[in-house]
Amino acid sequence: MAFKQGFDDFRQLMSFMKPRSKLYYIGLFGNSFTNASVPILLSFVLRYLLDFVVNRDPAELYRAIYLVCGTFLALSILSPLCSYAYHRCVKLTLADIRLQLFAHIGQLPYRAAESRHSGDLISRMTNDVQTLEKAYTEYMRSIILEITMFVSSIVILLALDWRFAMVAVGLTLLSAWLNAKFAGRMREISGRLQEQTARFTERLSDLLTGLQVVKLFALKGKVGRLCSEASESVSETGIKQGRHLGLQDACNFFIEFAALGGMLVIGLLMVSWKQMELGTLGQIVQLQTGISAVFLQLGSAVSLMQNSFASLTRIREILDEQGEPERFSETFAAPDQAPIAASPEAALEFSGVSFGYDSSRTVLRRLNLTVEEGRTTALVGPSGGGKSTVMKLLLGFYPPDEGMVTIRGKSAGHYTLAEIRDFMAYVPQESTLFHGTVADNIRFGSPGASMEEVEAAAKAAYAHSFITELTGGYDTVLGERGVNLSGGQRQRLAIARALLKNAPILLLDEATSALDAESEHEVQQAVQALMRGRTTLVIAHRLSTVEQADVICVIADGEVKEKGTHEQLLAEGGHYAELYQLQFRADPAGQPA
Ligand SMILES: Nc1ncnc2c1ncn2[C@@H]1O[C@H](COP(=O)(O)OP(=O)(O)OP(=O)(O)O)[C@@H](O)[C@H]1O
Repeated sequence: MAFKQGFDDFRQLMSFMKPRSKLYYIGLFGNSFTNASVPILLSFVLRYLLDFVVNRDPAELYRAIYLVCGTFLALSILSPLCSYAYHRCVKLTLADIRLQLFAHIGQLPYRAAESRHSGDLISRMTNDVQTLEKAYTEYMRSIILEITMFVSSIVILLALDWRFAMVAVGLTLLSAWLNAKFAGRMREISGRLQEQTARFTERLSDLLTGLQVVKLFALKGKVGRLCSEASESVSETGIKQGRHLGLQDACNFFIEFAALGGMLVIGLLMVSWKQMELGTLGQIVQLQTGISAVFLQLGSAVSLMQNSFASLTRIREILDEQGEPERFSETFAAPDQAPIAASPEAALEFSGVSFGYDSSRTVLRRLNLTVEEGRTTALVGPSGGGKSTVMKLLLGFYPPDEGMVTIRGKSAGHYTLAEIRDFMAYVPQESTLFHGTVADNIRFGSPGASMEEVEAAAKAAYAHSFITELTGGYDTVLGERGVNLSGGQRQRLAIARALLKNAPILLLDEATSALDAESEHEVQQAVQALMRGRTTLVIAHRLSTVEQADVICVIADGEVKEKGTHEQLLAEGGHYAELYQLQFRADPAGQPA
């Protein structure tokens, strides 16, 4: 079972090497064979020298000299060349794995990506990938080298004295059985160690992303404690791993010395009984030293390889996860639901859509919502009512559980997810900026856009003037998540990006509540520019910002509770009027005349 698992792991490890496996194997075997040949050749050198000492035959001395020169040449030319070849293959393969992981994480369904901590994914892409390097280099080389040395030593031993060869084979089988037992346990410890390393990266990532909150609420002690607990469990398991390796080494040492000592005593007795030449005994002892090293090196290489296999499992877990489908189904009608028909004049439509993030709780309940072409529809309502969820469904982050989402008269399932996202420009509450220049960040909206187009978008988004005031202008490199810009500036860059995308449908999750009055005014102007001539669905947190909307929908408990213009809804005196009065009392200055 353990062997089968080991073989499967090995096959998977090598599958990443496929595009360059020939060069890798040539380099690895070449390097291992060259290094394995040294002790074998030296055993012959020892034998010739001892024979020369006993028999005084100069031919024996010359043989020894030729062999030493040949060994030196092989080691100094072949070994480095082969080493370079396989190390190059390994570095390229690790880069491939990182890229594969990166691309696959980008393709994971939103639900799958959301359910994992970013620290865990980072740990898999860094620690786990790095752990594979040793498997491809050190451990593989050690395994091949030791097996080569073992086989060639046994063949020569057989030629010299079959009885010694049989003893060596027997002891090796005993050592293999013992080491397989250790490897099984090592696999378990290594898996735990990688998991704990990932937990530590998660805590670290929490600390860095939440640094402001940590400082503000004096959470350094609490977060630091969580980090140190995670770090302690990593080191505890690391120590356990070390103890396990030490015990394994002790067993292997015992076999090694028992074998060597036994052979030496018996060999010396045979020499004294004239049943063996001294040179032959010297060579046997030299070969047995190599075989003994096999117990030790091979055992620990196989054990340490379990570390890499545990990492491989974690990498495969991500790569084997099903990616996002190209498109969702056309309809998700419930059995008791009448067939759904899309209204052709609607830009966006939800017909009887139900949805829950998990089966235990329904967030949207047979929701019906129409966003008409070229008009602005605002979603308002209490926190947790389902407004953002509506947008997530529109953007194809999740499929509905029931009902149908329609885009421009056709079911969303009619389009690929990429087409749906092409139709829409989305400005979230928290603008995401990437490391890169200001221009690059705006250009994400349309990667082929010229500098003039980027500037035009920035001007329309009321961002041009603050950009030109930055020391590098459009070439200013933004810090992580745009930390060197204010909230309003980040928002305007996101709006410029959306303008550049020039998509027919605009989804806007309003963020003006977090901005000061001056920034809000500028962002509002930018938003107005963005909305012009577009079908817009806007989530409004401040009702004063959506009074001009063509239709306002109040969403609460996953349903549209009210629908109409600002005046109509005020006149109705329902939820909207109540919310409006609440906000008016809280912020009379925000109330337009
Ligand atoms: N990823 C998620 N996993 C599980 N539940 C979620 C997730 N996102 C949102 N929810 C839950 O779904 C419900 C609706 O959330 P949603 O974000 O759509 O509300 P909202 O009306 O946009 O609220 P707000 O105005 O505060 O942004 C909430 O109860 C929320 O806890």
